Amino acid sequence: MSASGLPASLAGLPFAKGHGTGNDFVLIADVDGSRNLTADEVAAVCDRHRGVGADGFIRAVRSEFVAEGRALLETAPEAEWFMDYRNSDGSVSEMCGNGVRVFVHFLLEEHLLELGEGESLAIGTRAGLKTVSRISGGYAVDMGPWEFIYPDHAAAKAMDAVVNAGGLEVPRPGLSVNMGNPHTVVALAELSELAGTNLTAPPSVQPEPEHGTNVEFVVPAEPLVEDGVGLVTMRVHERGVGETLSCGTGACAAAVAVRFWAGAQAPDSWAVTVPGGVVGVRFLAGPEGREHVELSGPAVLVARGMLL
Ligand SMILES: N[C@@H](CCC[C@H](N)C(=O)O)C(=O)O
Repeated sequence: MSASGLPASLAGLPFAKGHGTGNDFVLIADVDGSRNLTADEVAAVCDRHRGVGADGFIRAVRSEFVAEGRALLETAPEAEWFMDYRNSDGSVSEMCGNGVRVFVHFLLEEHLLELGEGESLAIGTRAGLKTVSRISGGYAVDMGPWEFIYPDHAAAKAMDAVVNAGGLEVPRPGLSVNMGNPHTVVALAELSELAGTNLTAPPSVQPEPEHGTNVEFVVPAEPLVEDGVGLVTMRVHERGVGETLSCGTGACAAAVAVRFWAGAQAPDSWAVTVPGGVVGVRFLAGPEGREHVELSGPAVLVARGMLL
């Protein structure tokens, strides 16, 4: 332990702090794969009282130095960079939608990458390759195809889980969606009910996906569609973190679920309002014939520093 209270192994490590719609991250550049932090080190850095404080920790590492990255390089040699994403408790997650935008922005600001507006690049993640495009005001990410976690139940009943949280009078039905990482989406009728839901403790989810789940509570707007865009308001309790101001994969799962519930007339473009802002979600035909989800939103860096 160093005098700062952080693990001595971290002293001198340069970092940046950034966020996407208030979902905040500590980022480091680990060009040669030599700074792989332990779960305890990540949790110490992300501690909001004794560390830098963040919802998640992102290590930008060249794909060749990570086993999952090397596997991706076999079919996508252009995927030079890998996003090693951890939740604030140190646990590993497959994917982070806000994080991957901030990740690319960080690489640009660190001069490790060049990407003009309108240009795209492939990023390696534990949920496979993600194509990130620089657009006006931020980044758009092809998140790949969405899936139901329990396809038979979901297709038949439109609900496949029972969810409870503080502040709800009765448990609610949920729909389990895989966006590379697991999500359970719960519809509420009123914004006042959404505001009254207590997310200081993890919601209970039955059955819970094998590796846990992120839980999104959503209120579809009335009317649902304005100028061809579907409107949803959402709060999220993230696996390995707690309530956050935004969750990109969660916004995609929310749009998947509300569009599914709305049926054939539902649009392909969505605006998802979260406590930290608004992100865009679009459904597009993927090259392999499956439907893909595109997430768009801002990414900013707010600080650079060095751990003591
Ligand atoms: N905030 C992220 C999701 C981060 C990972 C999540 N907590 C998990 O454990 O799957 C996002 O923007 O997608």
